[in-house]
This record gives sequence, structure tokens and C-alpha cells, in this order.
Amino acid sequence: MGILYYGGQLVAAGTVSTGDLVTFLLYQMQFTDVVEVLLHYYPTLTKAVGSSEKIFEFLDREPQVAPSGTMAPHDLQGHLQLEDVWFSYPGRQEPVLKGVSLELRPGEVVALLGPPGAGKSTLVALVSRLHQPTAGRLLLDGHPLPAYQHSYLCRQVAVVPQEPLLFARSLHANISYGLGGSSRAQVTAAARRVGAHNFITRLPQGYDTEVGELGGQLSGGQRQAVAIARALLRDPRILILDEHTSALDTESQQQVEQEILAAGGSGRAVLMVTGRAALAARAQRVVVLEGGEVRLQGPPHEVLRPDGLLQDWGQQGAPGEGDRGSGGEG
Ligand SMILES: Nc1ncnc2c1ncn2[C@@H]1O[C@H](COP(=O)(O)OP(=O)(O)OP(=O)(O)O)[C@@H](O)[C@H]1O
Repeated sequence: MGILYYGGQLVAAGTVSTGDLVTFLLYQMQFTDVVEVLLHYYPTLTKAVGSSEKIFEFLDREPQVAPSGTMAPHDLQGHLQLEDVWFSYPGRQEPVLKGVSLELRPGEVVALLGPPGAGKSTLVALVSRLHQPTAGRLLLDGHPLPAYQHSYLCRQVAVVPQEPLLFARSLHANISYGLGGSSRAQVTAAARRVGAHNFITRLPQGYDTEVGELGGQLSGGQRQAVAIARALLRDPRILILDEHTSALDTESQQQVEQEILAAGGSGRAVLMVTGRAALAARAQRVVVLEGGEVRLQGPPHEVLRPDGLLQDWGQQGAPGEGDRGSGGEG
């Protein structure tokens, strides 16, 4: 309005021509459009700058446990030893693991039992090299874990954590995550082994179904099944499962347990953290961790005696339903 008013006066006074005024108006409109577009994208731009700062911060992070080793032998046996391992979380005085010594031999299925807070998940995290022990050593085939190439270790030691992490990608990509070019047949075979194939094929896009942020579009049991399929697809020498069957339905649970026990039979070392004494009873050895210490270990028929020492764990740590033997004395 201002331009029209002022421009009209200039035209009336003969200072500018009508054509010049119209041309000016057209340019001004184009200029306004551009400014509008820029203003429209400004919030997106500031958001992108904020996000990229986080990304660069993340990329600049230095791992506390530096991946320095180079060993990557072709003939790994999968013999894991923990020698007098102590561990305290940063900023906490009280050690969570207090001199844990443990052995996991190739072909052996070991069940790790213990009340909540005993340090079972911490022990698993140390084997995954998410933390360094404060004292003591972890050896794989007689060599300290840090001596191995990090990517090699990730492939040879597969860990299914208590709460598996899925990515906002397809089921195929989640199962074959980190392995690159796994074929659909390999992925399907792994899913079948843990009873996940049925629920996957019932989804509208099957293996191409996106699972949403952190796998939010799947149930807890389905996420666990996908994580176990992911671990099996790696064909690891050591398989570690942390409370893996807690959210599975009975049928999948049985199938997964069968698969785990068979994994031991095929020469892998299997460590399963479980609160279910019925499952522990099918392992070759049971280790009981309590208060960060190995309280007792031995064959299931000795450790899981019915005289009740383990019964006072209460809650989830207590041997679960279907248990016959749930005791033992240290
Ligand atoms: N990130 C952490 N920082 C500090 N302390 C931790 C951390 N994670 C676990 N802890 C502590 O370490 C102890 C052992 O925890 P951990 O998760 O290893 O036990 P758990 O035996 O796996 O228990 P659950 O059966 O409940 O999973 C607990 O006292 C817990 O509070």
C-alpha cells in the first residue's frame, strides 16, 4: 500500500513513469516471495543446526575402552575365562563384582543365576567390553580381550541384552544388522530358528516391515526374538543371553531354549543369564552369583537342590514357575 501510495504520487508528479512503477512492484513481489520462503525454512534450519551439533558431538566422542587390539584368528575356540574380576561403576565406591572367577568352555552351556542386583548384567557388559574391569582379567582362548580386534570380537561374541535395541529400519535390516550382505534366505532361516518367522510373515510387508523407533512397533517378546535371531545369524563362538526369554510366549520360549541348548551342542560356548531354574536345570553347569561374588557353581543337580537356599531371592530373581529344584547351599 505504501509503495502504491508513494509511487502513485511520483507518477503524478512525473518523476517516474507508470511502467517503472509496475516493474518495481513486480520485482518487489518476487523479492517478498523469496523472503517468505526463507522465513518458512528458518525453523527447520535452526532445528537442523541443533541436531547436527549433537551428531558432531557424538562423532567426536572418544571411547573409554579404546579398540586397540589387532588379533583376529581364524580358529577361535571360544574359551572364555574371567580371572578374579573386580568392577565398580564410575562414581560408585562399592564394587559390583568382587573377584569373580568363571570359565566358559567351548561347547558348554552355562546358566548364570542370581538375585536382582547380583551383578549378572554387569558381568555380561564386561564380556561385551562395554566396561573395563577395575581389576582382574578376561581371557578369550588365553589372550586378554583387548588384544582382539574390536569388530572381530563383536562378531565372535554375540550378546542378547535384557532389553534388546532395535533400529528404525526393516526387520531384515535389524536381523542382519552389522553383517552387510546377508541374503533373505539366511535371515529367514535365523528367524525360523527362534520362532519369529510366523509373526514376521503375518505382517503386511513381511521382512520389509519397518519396526519403528527402537522397535516400538513390536511387542517385547517379538523384539527379543528378533535380537536372538540377530545373534544366531552371526554364527558366534560365544553366545550370551541376558534374561532372553522373559517376554516370549511359551511356544517361542521352548523353541528358543531348544535352539540355545543345541547351540552349545554345536561347539559354541553359551552363557545364559536366567531367573528360571527349569531352564538352568537343562544347562551343563550352573553358576550362582550373589552380591557380586560367585556363591556356588556346579552341575544343575547339585546346585539346584530342593533345600531352598535360593528361594529367599523373592521377585524375579527367584527360580520361576515350573521349578522343581530351586535350592542349593554355598
Ligand atoms: N550404569 C550403572 N551405574 C551405576 N550402577 C549400576 C549401573 N548398572 C547397574 N548398577 C548397579 O550394579 C549392581 C548390579 O546390577 P546388574 O544390573 O549387573 O544386576 P543383575 O544381577 O543383572 O540384576 P537383574 O537380575 O535385576 O537384571 C546394582 O546394584 C545396580 O544398581
